[in-house]
Amino acid sequence: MTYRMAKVIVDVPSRETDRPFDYLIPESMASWLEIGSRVAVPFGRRTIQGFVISLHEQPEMDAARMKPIQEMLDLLPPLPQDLVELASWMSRKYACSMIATLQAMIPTALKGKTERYISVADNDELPQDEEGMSVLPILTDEEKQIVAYVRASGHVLMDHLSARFPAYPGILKGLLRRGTLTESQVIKDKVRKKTIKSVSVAVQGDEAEAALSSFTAQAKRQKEVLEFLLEVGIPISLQEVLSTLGVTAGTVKKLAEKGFAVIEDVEVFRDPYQGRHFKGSTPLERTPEQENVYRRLIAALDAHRHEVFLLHGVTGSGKTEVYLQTIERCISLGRQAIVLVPEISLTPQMVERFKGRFGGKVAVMHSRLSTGERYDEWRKIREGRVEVAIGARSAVFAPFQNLGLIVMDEEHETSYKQEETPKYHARDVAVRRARQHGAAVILGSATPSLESYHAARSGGGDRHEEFAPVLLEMKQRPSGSQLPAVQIVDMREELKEGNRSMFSRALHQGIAARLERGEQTVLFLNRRGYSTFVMCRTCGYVAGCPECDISLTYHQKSNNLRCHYCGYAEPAPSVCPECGSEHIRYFGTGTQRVEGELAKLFPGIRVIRMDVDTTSEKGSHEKLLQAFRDKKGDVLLGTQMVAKGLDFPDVTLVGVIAADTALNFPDFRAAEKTFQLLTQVAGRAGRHQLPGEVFIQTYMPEHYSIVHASGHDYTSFVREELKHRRALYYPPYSRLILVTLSHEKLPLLLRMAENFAGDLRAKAQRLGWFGSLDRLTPSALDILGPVASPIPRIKNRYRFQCMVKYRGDLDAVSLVRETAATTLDQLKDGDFQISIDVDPQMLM
Ligand SMILES: Nc1ncnc2c1ncn2[C@@H]1O[C@H](COP(=O)(O)OP(=O)(O)OP(=O)(O)O)[C@@H](O)[C@H]1O
Ligand SMILES: [Zn+2]
Ligand SMILES: [Zn+2]
Repeated sequence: MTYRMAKVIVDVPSRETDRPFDYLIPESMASWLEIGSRVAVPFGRRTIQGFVISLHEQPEMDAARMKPIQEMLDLLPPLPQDLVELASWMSRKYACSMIATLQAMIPTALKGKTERYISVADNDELPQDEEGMSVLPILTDEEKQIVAYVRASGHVLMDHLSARFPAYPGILKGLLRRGTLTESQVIKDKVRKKTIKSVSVAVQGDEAEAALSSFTAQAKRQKEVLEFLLEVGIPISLQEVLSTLGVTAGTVKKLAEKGFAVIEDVEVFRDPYQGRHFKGSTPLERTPEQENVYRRLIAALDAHRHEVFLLHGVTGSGKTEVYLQTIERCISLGRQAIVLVPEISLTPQMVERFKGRFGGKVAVMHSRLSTGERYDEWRKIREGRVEVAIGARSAVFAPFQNLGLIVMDEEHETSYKQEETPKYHARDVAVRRARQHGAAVILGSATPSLESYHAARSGGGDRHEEFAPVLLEMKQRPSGSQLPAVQIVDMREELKEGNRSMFSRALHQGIAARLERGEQTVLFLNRRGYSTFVMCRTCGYVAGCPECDISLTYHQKSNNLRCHYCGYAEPAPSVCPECGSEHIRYFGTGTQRVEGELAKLFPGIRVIRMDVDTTSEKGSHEKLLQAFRDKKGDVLLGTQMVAKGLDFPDVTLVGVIAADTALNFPDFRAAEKTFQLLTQVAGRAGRHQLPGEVFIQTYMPEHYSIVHASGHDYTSFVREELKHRRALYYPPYSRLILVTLSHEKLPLLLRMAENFAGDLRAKAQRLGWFGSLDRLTPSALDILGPVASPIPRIKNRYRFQCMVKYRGDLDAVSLVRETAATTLDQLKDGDFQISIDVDPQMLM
């Protein structure tokens, strides 16, 4: 079938252009273009980038009035068709533009001007059979001709290749799809491809014989090189020639000068884990609990059935081992797997476990990788060179063709929600994507989110849920080790007894005992509520940002004050700007203060501090953890980062400095987050032979989140928390949409916010969404606000918000989106903005 017209989503971020535009498909592109192809199209007077979202046989309007697609930017479309479908679902669900969702799915490297090159893929990157041998595809004569040409040229500019073989686009495409040839892109200024010097032989058959007999006795080494090259038959890295034969580069150069060999720069994949050795691992014998869970999981896989599982397993219960074995099954069925982990637990330890089990079949997608590295990892997935992708949130878009399984570890983590547009939640996207592929989903956690847990318990009967996971549980640790004993320490009592230190006496003694025994301690501090600010002790003045309504943060290194929202900076004052007092105090970050105190109390103590300051450099996070593992530190001190997934045998003490700092936040999830954190942190102690001990210091010792965390009692916590949620109709007993309106002029903004809320209310009224429907839900939809946002001003823009609370089976998103559009139209002012956050996680 030949297509003559394509619908294209153009890369213009405006409301007016958020729809497909029609373009003619030039003859030369007809057999190349696919849904998901990235193209350059004329738009107004410019040429811009766009994505093909559908193909049509006949133009819908007069072809003479339509413009043709100018250029095709990739050979294989960067987005397989299922992702294009997913994008349109996302744009509806999260009320954002189609182009924003499409852009979120492709690597940054593809966002610039590109040049495309074709080269022959390395053998070890070809698909492998069971014994690990490369499967050399059987080529037709035409294919051989192209491959030979490409091989001889090293890497060929695509335009050059298609000019040379104009009749073969289909064949070329097949070779790319099967991984015989590989496509790479040079993005001007953004990513430069990495090259190595490669040597290949330039003579064949009789010519080669003649060449071999032409060498004089002095040129013995050159002859050796030529013999070697003929034997190898494919281009080989210069380095390898030198090290194998023990010759110098000069020898090879001479050979090239004689025209017998060619030396050239060849592009290689960047491997962020190059040179790192991963200790191989084999599947462990499953415990009875693991066995039950595993059976249930592979039943879905084997049946090619879309099913969602919530794996609730206590810390250290062997969830990761279950993931590994289920993935292995998935791969053996010829399908691929995605593993999602929160960014901060994408530690070397985690990567090691997957690389150790699956070796080169794993691509890692990490935000700390360079643009080029990320692009190369992505390409391995797109070209079918790997079977497993592990990464943070956005790895849910890994362009696998035949997805069998998506694992989401620590499914309760808030970092799965993207806070910028598109404001998606990776959990919902994962479920949706798995459904498209008939794939299974495992949501794993020791402390599942209330939404997932409730959905599993109610079997999706609560009409707020989009899916109902099957609950699987693991309550024991395979090591037989017990969950550590947790003690709550009431800091009010400490103060009464005259202890003003941030360490209780119990924790103090605990650390001292560990130092003596050569064991290790993890100290945890909740980052929230501990920002560093400057306060005058005389008049109470707090340094704030002149553009945002938020206090400035003190940065010790540069000795200045900075705003985290707009980047404003000023030098730190030495006297109070209000009253002139010298008693102006800098409150260092929580971690810095704890570090200082530790040094005072335990002279000579070796503290490894892990926070935003010490981990800003690439790889520093890993280095610090490795140092701790090598026992170069007595104490690992940090924020959220130390709470996740770490598994160190000699850690026998965990201390939480102040457990309740987040409890007073105006966030209905405050108790849930506190419980999750405490449970995770407590799970770090005594995971191996040595028994563990945990101290939780708090000013609110009777708070249920703290009490139940200390008892490792998820079920009781959930029961109590659900009561609170139900009383206030918060999720999981409703769904939320947070609408934030902003403008520089306060009175105008206020009026527009009132208009918006009024309009929305009227529309909902007409649909009959107001008024009590049953006793449990007072109203199917409720609009709270407008009120000033918790941060009422950012970058000189005032902010007002409305919270829409609604019954999950209503399409409130469309209503809000429509209303926002009308409101924006009322004020034709580019400065006026309305942002819509569906299922918000951050209410600040
Ligand atoms: N079947 C098994 N037999 C023996 N040891 C096992 C088994 N399964 C897992 N383990 C070991 O138990 C420890 C904890 O397992 P794992 O890290 O998989 O648990 P987890 O539930 O993912 O932990 P967390 O949620 O705390 O990160 C690891 O050291 C792992 O090697
Ligand atoms: Zn003052
Ligand atoms: Zn600011």
